[in-house]
Amino acid sequence: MGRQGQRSGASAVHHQRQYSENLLDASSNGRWLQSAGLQHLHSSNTSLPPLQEYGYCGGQGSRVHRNAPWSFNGGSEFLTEPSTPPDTSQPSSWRKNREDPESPSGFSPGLLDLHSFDTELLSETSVPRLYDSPSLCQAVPGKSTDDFEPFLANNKQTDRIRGVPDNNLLRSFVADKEKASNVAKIKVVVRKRPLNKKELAKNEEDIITIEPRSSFLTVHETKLKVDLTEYLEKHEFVFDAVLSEEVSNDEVYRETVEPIVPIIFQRTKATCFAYGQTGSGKTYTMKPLPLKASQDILRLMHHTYRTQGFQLFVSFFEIYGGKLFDLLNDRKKLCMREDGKQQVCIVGLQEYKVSDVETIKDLIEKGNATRSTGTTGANEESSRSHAILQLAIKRSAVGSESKPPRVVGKLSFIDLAGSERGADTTDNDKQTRIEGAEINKSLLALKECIRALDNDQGHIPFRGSKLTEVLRDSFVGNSRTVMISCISPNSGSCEHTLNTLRYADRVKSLSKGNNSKKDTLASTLNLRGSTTLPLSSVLPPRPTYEDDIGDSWPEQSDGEEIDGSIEFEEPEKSLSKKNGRIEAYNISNLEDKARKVNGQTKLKVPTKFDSKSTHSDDDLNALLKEEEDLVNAHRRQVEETMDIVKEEMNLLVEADQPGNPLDDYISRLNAILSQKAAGIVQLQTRLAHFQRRLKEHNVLVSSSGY
Ligand SMILES: Nc1ncnc2c1ncn2[C@@H]1O[C@H](COP(=O)(O)OP(=O)(O)OP(=O)(O)O)[C@@H](O)[C@H]1O
Repeated sequence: MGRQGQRSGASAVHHQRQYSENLLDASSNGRWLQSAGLQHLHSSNTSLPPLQEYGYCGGQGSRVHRNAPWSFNGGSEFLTEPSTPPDTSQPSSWRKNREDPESPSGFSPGLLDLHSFDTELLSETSVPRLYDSPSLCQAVPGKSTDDFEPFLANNKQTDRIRGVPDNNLLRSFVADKEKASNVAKIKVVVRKRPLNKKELAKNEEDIITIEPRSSFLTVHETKLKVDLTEYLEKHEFVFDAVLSEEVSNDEVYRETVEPIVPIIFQRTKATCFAYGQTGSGKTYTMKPLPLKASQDILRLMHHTYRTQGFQLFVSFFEIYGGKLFDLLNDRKKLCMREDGKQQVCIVGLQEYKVSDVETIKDLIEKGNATRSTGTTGANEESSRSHAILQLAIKRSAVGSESKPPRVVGKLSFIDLAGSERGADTTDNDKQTRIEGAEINKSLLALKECIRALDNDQGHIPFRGSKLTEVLRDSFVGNSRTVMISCISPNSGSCEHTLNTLRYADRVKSLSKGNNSKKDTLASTLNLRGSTTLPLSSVLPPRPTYEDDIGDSWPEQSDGEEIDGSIEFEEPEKSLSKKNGRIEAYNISNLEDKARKVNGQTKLKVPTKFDSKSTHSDDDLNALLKEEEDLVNAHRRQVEETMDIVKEEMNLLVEADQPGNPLDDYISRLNAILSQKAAGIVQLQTRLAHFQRRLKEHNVLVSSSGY
């Protein structure tokens, strides 16, 4: 029985009801399933078992996994086993090994999923329903953008044969499009684990109550008044879904990953990850997901898309101490590079082409056995690295079958290392504490990326950590993310739990996109680099500050007369600089053009001399504007960094004892701050320089009589 019931009469001093803006109704399950075309699964009376419960039959229809075959749609191609029923009858107490039969022994250690979707691509393509019958799926296959035209043509033909009018096909196509575009960019799900033996032995209370099948969750925090009497503070939260300790891993999969599996065939990158305190159940939650997803992917590949030539590749690596190691290749050290298109490549990473679930299972187990683990105060077998398992769908272009296949979509599962506060690490050794600091840093960076992603910001701060750098291509475009926040129910974890829930809530509540426009320019000008479109490919490069620092201004063409005034074309110079600068200047170039179109910079200067002089002036104005933008961008960076540092400091402050090994880390953060501050001073000096020059030019222009 939940604590809420027991304490309903207690004074609720503080209410913290936090609503996720994506909440549409009391049952987010329905919404998500609906958005993925799986709404029929939401009903408890559904006649179809969940997808992951089908034994997968290989491409030839010859493979059967597990016993208890179940015939689907009258066909022999699908066989399944009975589903794991939701364990709703059990009391809310610790039940070791009560979970679905695959875990923990049947699957390798857990993985956190970060799934992202590309709605642009989705909107162009049909998203098949996982439960479509094979014949239906074949008749209406989803296709990637490349195949869009033939896809429609093929389906028209098929539907004619089946006697379905063409407009029905189109209608369902449009419906699928709508569903796909309705998928939220970020889905935040909370999972509560049961009390464990240790907690029960200590008579710890379960302080989390969850309304059955709802998205509401309450944390009952015990607090002390000044007179030392206890009182309860209630913190209420609402998320896209809240999963109680009764919920099985099968249900977690259905709620989180299953709806997004079909979309990765539509050139979508999806990422799913679990976040939470050490020992809160991240690994337990993530463990079965990749295998279940692989099962579904293979089913789609071998049935729905069997003629499409899709291939599935698996890779598995970890990030430990800021370095990458291949978990499927004896922990070989890997390095990460960016190619010309700013795509992150992990050089040397082994990718395995797979076509059956057993092979994937073996690979996952192998990788997990190789993973770095350690012991923390809260978890004896704590994940000390971020493990990233990627399922990539690839395909060779038509006519280029001999060439390596190209990635169509990707599903990344990330089993994050446990987040912990400094206080948890006091009984740990130096190594563990340094690991903890590194882990916290990457988790903060991850949060920043998710926020930027959901706000449609032009700049995603993926360089904040190795983790986010590696995930860069999952953050760009209209990607989608599923975050599973894992929480421990015991009173001793209350503060952690509240932190986790606030983190989750922040990720969700910042999804308003209010500041996207405002942020885009500043972000694009970010000196650290950004994921913005390569504007240099669209616009001619402009001279950089360094190139223009001399007094000789390049010759420019005469302006074109419009409405009696002279409108000058932007000079097209070919001085190229580093990406950041070129992008910055190009942005200004765009802005200048926009201003000119609005007539704001039209100057009535009839003579050649005046024209040139004014043009110089105009350039100077443009440069000045650029410098201002740079300073603003830089200032923004510093503010962001300060936010991160402040949060980090808060995390570390409790561990701040004499000789603390984390002191180094704090100094490093301070050094970053000073560096940023120095950068601002430098830019301000440059700005002042330009302002002086502008003034001189103004004097020159006015003294010439105009
Ligand atoms: N929902 C659950 N039902 C039953 N047991 C669970 C559940 N969640 C977690 N556990 C158990 O709790 C223990 C800790 O879980 P787990 O290792 O998944 O935590 P974690 O968050 O991954 O920790 P770390 O971050 O330190 O790696 C494990 O023994 C696991 O089996």
